[in-house]
Amino acid sequence: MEVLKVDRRDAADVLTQGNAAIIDDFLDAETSNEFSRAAIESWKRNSDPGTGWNLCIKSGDINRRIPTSKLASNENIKRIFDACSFDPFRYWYYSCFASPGKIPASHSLNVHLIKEIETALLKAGLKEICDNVQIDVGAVEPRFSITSFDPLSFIDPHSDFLKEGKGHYIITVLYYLAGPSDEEYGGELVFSRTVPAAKIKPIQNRLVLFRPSADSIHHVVPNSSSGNYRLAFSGWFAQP
Ligand SMILES: O=C(O)CCC(=O)C(=O)O
Ligand SMILES: [Fe+2]
Repeated sequence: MEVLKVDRRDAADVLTQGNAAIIDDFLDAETSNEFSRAAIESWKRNSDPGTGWNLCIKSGDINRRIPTSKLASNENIKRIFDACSFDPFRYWYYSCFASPGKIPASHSLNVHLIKEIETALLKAGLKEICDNVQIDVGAVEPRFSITSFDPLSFIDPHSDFLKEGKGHYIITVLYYLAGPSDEEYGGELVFSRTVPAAKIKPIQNRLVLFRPSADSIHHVVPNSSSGNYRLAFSGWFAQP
């Protein structure tokens, strides 16, 4: 697998060849700034009840989503989490889910924002890219959220590839809303199977697409900067 920086009209070819596509400046600057601002505002209020923000952790027997409004202190959770360091696939990040059907009013703003970003991406060329790789966006299930990575956050290497069948992911869509400004702070998305490993900076208005396969192994480096947000619209179109 290769990771290629391309123009949106070449993205479908890149995906068809089993590679990942990076497309910068995907939305117009004004729309991108608006989404970025809204996501930052939402994350700043993540400790308010009912905002939809959860801490998602997996480590050993722990596999939980904890509403951030209920997190008194990360320290205790971190101790339990670290005790399970033998697990080869662990993660610690924050996610704001769109869960249609059971949305408290206070959370509907985020659900709305997630849908708005999905719609804007499709209109700006994602629909055409999907058409060109024979993905019918009208027939797939969008499973998107907004994620946040703080200095404790990371995701171990994984592929996003699930066995064919009901519910598997047919394309991964990552659209960065905000990222650490400085190289030294981390937060990169890394594809480790490429030679050399491809390190993708989470730059605002950057879209990353790939079709999950056994080869698409990637991980997220901790964002060591507490002063910089690392926010992404993140998820998949899945086979319903
Ligand atoms: O945020 C990213 O850059 C990647 C996230 C990811 O790999 C995932 O959620 O599966
Ligand atoms: Fe992933």
